[in-house]
Amino acid sequence: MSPPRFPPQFANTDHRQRSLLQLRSKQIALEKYIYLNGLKERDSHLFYDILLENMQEMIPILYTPTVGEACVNYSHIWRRPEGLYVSINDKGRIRDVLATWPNLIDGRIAVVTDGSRILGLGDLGANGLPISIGKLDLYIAGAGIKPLSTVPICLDLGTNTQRYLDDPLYIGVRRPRPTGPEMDAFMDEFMEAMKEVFPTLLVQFEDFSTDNAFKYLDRYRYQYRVFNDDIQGTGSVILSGFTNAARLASAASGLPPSDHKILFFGAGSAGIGVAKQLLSFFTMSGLSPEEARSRIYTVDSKGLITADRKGLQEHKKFFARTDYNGPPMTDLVDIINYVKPTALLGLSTIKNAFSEQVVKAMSALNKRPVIFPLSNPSSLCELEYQDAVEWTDGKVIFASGSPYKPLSYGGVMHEPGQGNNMYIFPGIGLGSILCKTRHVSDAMVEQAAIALASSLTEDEKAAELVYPRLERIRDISAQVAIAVIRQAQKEKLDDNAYLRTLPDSDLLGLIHDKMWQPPALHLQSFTRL
Ligand SMILES: NC(=O)C1=CN([C@@H]2O[C@H](COP(=O)(O)OP(=O)(O)OC[C@H]3O[C@@H](n4cnc5c(N)ncnc54)[C@H](O)[C@@H]3O)[C@@H](O)[C@H]2O)C=CC1
Ligand SMILES: CC(=O)C(=O)O
Ligand SMILES: [Mg+2]
Repeated sequence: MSPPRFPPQFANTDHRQRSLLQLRSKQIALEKYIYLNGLKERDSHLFYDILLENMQEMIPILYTPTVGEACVNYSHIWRRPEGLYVSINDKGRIRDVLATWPNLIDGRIAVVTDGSRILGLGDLGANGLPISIGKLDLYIAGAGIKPLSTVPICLDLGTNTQRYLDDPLYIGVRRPRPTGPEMDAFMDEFMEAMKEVFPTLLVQFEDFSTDNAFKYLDRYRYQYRVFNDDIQGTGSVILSGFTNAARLASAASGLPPSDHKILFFGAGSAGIGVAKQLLSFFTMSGLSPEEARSRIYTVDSKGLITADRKGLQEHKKFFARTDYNGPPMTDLVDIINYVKPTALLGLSTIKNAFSEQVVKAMSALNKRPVIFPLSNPSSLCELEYQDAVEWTDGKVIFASGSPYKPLSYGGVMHEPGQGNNMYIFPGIGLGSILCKTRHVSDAMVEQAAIALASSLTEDEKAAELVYPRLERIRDISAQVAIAVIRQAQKEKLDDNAYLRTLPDSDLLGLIHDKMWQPPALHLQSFTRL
């Protein structure tokens, strides 16, 4: 049989259009995900080429919200190995398992999840791998990291989700999750083996359940080159968006920045990570650390978090209020009327928790209420954008974790922000890799937020955006990376002396030059005859 042959008049541009047509012909988001996944395998350059040109359309498929669906159903839609699974049964030989990865010497960035809290969807076990792949696609598209240098990893440690244990197609280990010393011993061996096998690689921890997220960040952050995206990346991106939102709100109300008050609905790794990072909004506005802390209130499933609550988890203690001694306050409208916040941030995983009464209570207190429903995916978002605009008569300053489309209200177009760590981790990773930082320090994360906040163009400011438009993500990542590199240099954490010799303009040029681009399209799947 003769080999397959292109039609003689075949043109690459047509092929791009053809792929987009095929993508757009799919009506179901998960089918679009499966199509793109297959395209990446057949012709990865074509895949990244159309991704770079169509970010607004494709990122919501490869990342939140659709990646959530891909994870939930991963054992059923699985087609081929596409990442590195490290199993609890590999304990004792993790180094050998890692060493099977084909592009060992290229490895620069790994996103590692244990699948225990994927977005707000809970314990998905080994089905969590697509979150690592989706985050790494954002590194490639958003920061120009070379595809071959990315390592998606899922730790297959078992799952406590019974429906997966009962599913004959489940691809992971069928056992309950390890806890305590068994989990610690696995993680210690894993991190040590990573350092040995990929000596220059940065590890991004992703979607570990809250206790382990805090625990392993604390345990390894000064020992290895590692950061936690949900705690630090989210903290940084929301510090940035909140800074811009507070400026807009203060312009309407005349309130000084230091007088803002933030109410967090949800006090997990993301809620507390963001709350801690937002302390610096207040200290940068002139408050003492203690005064800054007093500006933040946290709420969990049992209501306003107070210090007198029995059995309070460790991570909730820092923001627990000591100035409220009444009966437990559980109703969100009551809490809002008591606290009188200028901003309400949702990291609770509770869909529609910000009801009309809640939004109207915020509106009654503020000329321009800041409301950020940040839970992912969209199916768990605390507030729909349309409701937010209508219930505040267009006054809301809004950012959500998953994307919403702009809408027209009162004859004016309103554009929502996307408060998602995707604006920050590509730049933190890129900067850390380039300057070969030994650790990712708190100040590096803070500088990343400041760089992102100041990256808005005049046009974006005029549109009252709190985050830049997604199309500019490579420029944004470059600016974030410079801030990260300069801070690492200041703290003497860097190990690339050459970058120290460059002024910012040359460093920016170097970063852009190093960004990977898909090569001029060539069609990989067939031989052109
Ligand atoms: N926008 C972004 O960039 C990011 C968003 N997230 C989202 O944040 C959400 C939370 O993530 P984690 O903190 O890791 O999860 P988690 O499960 O540790 O935290 C959830 C928190 O919400 C609270 N909560 C649950 N039900 C509640 C209720 N009925 N009323 C009030 N509070 C309630 C819980 O007590 C807990 O404090 C997820 O949906 C995740 O996708 C996480 C990281 C980044
Ligand atoms: C965005 C993200 O990291 C999360 O929802 O977990
Ligand atoms: Mg996450």
